[in-house]
Amino acid sequence: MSTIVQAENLSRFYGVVLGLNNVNFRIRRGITGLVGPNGAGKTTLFRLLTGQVKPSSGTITVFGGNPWNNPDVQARLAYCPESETVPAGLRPLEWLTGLGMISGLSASDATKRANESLERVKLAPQYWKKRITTYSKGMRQRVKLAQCLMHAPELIILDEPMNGLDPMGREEFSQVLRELARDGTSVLISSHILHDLEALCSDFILLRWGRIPNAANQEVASAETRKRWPEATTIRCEEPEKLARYLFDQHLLRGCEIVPESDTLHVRWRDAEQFYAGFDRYLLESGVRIFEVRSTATFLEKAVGPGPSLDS
Ligand SMILES: Nc1ncnc2c1ncn2[C@@H]1O[C@H](COP(=O)(O)OP(=O)(O)OP(=O)(O)O)[C@@H](O)[C@H]1O
Repeated sequence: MSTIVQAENLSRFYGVVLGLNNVNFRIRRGITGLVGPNGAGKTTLFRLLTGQVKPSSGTITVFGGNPWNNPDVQARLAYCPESETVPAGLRPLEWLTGLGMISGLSASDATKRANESLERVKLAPQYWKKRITTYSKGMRQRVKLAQCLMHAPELIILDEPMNGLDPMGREEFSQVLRELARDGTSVLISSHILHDLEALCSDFILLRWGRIPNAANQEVASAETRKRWPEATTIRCEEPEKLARYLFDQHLLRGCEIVPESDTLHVRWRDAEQFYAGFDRYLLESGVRIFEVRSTATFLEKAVGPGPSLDS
């Protein structure tokens, strides 16, 4: 896969405050996850990528060019910040059409492009002419993404686009991104929801205190080296002891811990592959009523390590 972004000895300081400190990385086509605790330097990296700030030292190239003050490079990018950017009183179809026209498209071309963008993000057409004020968080995120797609960028940069979405909403949003990547649009996405990112991304950049932690973590971050299934799982259920006994009898457990007051069982697998290959059968056969199954101790969590407020 070809490299679209390359950073060499890249640093950005804000006065004496360290934003990004001497990092080297490359981003290939596809979907890349950007992971790090608060203050790790993710937004700084986005600003450098999109040419909003200049490196203090080192270089960053995007599609082979320097993004700073370079409209040719910037035209090939789209940036979707974490904050709400779409005026709530507007309707998405007219909003996107208006933006297209401001950018120089004719009214009919702008409407066509707006339709295509809203279709791509799978926003149901009955909402296209409704006010964004009436939208759920997930629908607003889709409008933001549709706005990014209006100029058919080659790389979309998304800052925490899944914040506040429920698991179903996150999966649907992920599916939209997979389809974009399949059709040739690369994605760089930051998220604190690490297992979603693991399922979505083929590559990762791990940041911590403005640095990329170490060579070992970079190795962990490559998709080829990571394990497919989490080694640990948290299961909330009606009878955690009965479930633990059943899983033990199936020779699935390496270890477990029961938290009776929250009806929770923390499990470490002998062979996670074996459990996940037949998890529906195992859980049914156990005869225990299951409320929630959540993966824990993902490779990303281990790689990034505990941070000031790294949620998972
Ligand atoms: N404009 C600025 N002026 C001074 N310091 C800044 C500025 N922008 C960022 N910083 C500092 O640079 C460091 C990295 O911040 P950055 O916003 O890039 O991190 P982040 O990973 O995006 O954090 P978060 O997840 O909280 O958004 C922090 O210590 C931050 O305080």
